Order: sequence, then structure tokens, then C-alpha cells
Amino acid sequence: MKFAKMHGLGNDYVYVDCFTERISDPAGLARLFSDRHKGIGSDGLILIGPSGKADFRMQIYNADGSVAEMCGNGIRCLGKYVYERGMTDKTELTVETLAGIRRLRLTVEDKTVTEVEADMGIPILKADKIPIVSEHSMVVDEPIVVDGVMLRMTGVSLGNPHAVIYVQSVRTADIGWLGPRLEHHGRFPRRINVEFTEIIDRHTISVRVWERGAKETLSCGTGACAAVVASVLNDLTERRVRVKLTGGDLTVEWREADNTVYMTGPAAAVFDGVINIPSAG
Ligand SMILES: N[C@H](CCC[C@H](N)C(=O)O)C(=O)O
Repeated sequence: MKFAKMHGLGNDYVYVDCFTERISDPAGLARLFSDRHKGIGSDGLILIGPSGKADFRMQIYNADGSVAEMCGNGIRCLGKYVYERGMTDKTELTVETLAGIRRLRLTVEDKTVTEVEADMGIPILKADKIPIVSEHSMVVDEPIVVDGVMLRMTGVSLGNPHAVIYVQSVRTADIGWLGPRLEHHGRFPRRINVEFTEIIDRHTISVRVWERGAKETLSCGTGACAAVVASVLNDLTERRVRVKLTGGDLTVEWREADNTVYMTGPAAAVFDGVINIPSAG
């Protein structure tokens, strides 16, 4: 099976073109491909295919094989992939995802996509829609106890669920201990992505992300968006923020005019490959 390896600020995925490849067990392939010793090595698998209501369709599977509704770094790489391989000549295109239809705007220099702006939709703040178990209709600066440790979280969905936790320093936050305990906490019926967020100033934040189904990643596009929305809700930043992630920076804006979040950043192609798929049975 042919694949492409790409990443958005170090958040790396295996991309398969489902216009030409047939995939029968995407969850199993996601686990196989993601294994950094026995497979290709990635944070998950992204399928690029046809859509009846958009230019393309994107399906995301985390490294553990679980389905994700949306992927910010992934959708930027999809834009680069389809343009540079001549699957479209549009620099403004639409992508169908489980979170809804998303619009991309590609910056092209010498036939190369150097930057992608993605509309990440209207943030979902109702607790039961994220979902987060809460007695309040929204989760803003709300306590949560994790194995005796009391934290405060703000819940945001970009189609996929996020809990934003503010810390003094992302460098010293105990992500390896807190991350899995939060991901599998009983208050998150569909598990959760966790953004450990440090406020630098009203226009800059640092974020490290423990991702649902992928452990800590070098970057998370939907996570960066969730952290900005939470920071505006808690009046910690303005609406346009530079988000500094381990793998690099994204620009995120939660525009008041249309209540939509926009994320802008790079996308990188690493290599194309062919992998032998163990026959079923
Ligand atoms: N782990 C996420 C999906 C990948 C999102 C992330 N890599 C991004 O760039 O948005 C979830 O299960 O919701």
C-alpha cells in the first residue's frame, strides 16, 4: 500500500489516498502504521477520499485506532497533499470531516504550499456537547480531581473534545502523570484531549498537549484552538493569539464577527513509501 508521511509542527501522520487505495480495517492499520518500531511511526492515520458535499473527505484515526472527529495539523497537510499532487488546482477548498465541512486557504509559492489557513468552525461550549460531565451548562475554570490532585479546567470542543488546564510552566507540568489520568477520567464520556497551557502575555501562550489516543504530541491544531478559546473565556488573552507548541508556533484567532476559529500554520511532507499489509485472516 502506498502512503505519504507528513507532519504539522511535528504532529505526524501517515496519509493514504483512498481514491486509489482500498482500506478494509482503518483502525487496525492506524495501530500498525503508528508503531514507531514495527510500523511506519506516526501519531495516527489520515485517509483522503472523495466527498459528496466538499472537495475532499478527511478521516482521522489516532495511533490507538480510535476515530477522531477533526485534526487541525492533519487538515493543513491534506491541503498541501492534494494541491501539490495535482488533485486540485484550487487554493481555497472544502474538506468534509466528522466535525463538519471545513474551509482551507492555501498560500502557494512556486507550486509549493507554504502555509495553510483553516476555518476550524464555531467552538462548542455546552458541557453535554463536548461532552464533559458537569452540573453547569458550560465548563469554565471548573474544578476536577485527579487521583487526589485538584485541577481547574475549561472545556471546549472543535468537533473533538478538549480540557484546557492552566499551569505556571508547561516545562515542569507533570504531563506524563496527569495526561493519561485525565484522558480516561470518568467525567469525559468520549475521553479527552488535554492542553496544559501557560499564559505568556495577552497575545502569546505556550501549550503542551496530551492527545486522546496518541499520548503527548509535539503539536495539536485543535488543541491550540481550544486553548485560545478557553483563554478568551477566562479573559487571559485577546482573541488573536500566537500559540507556542513544542513543535513550533501556530496563529489562532477566534473571530468575534462570525464566532469562528481560524488557525494558520505550516505543513510538511517528509517521504512517500510503500508498506506491505499483512493479509487478513
Ligand atoms: N487526538 C485527537 C485527534 C488529533 C487532533 C490533533 N492532532 C490536531 O492537530 O488537531 C482526538 O482524538 O480528538
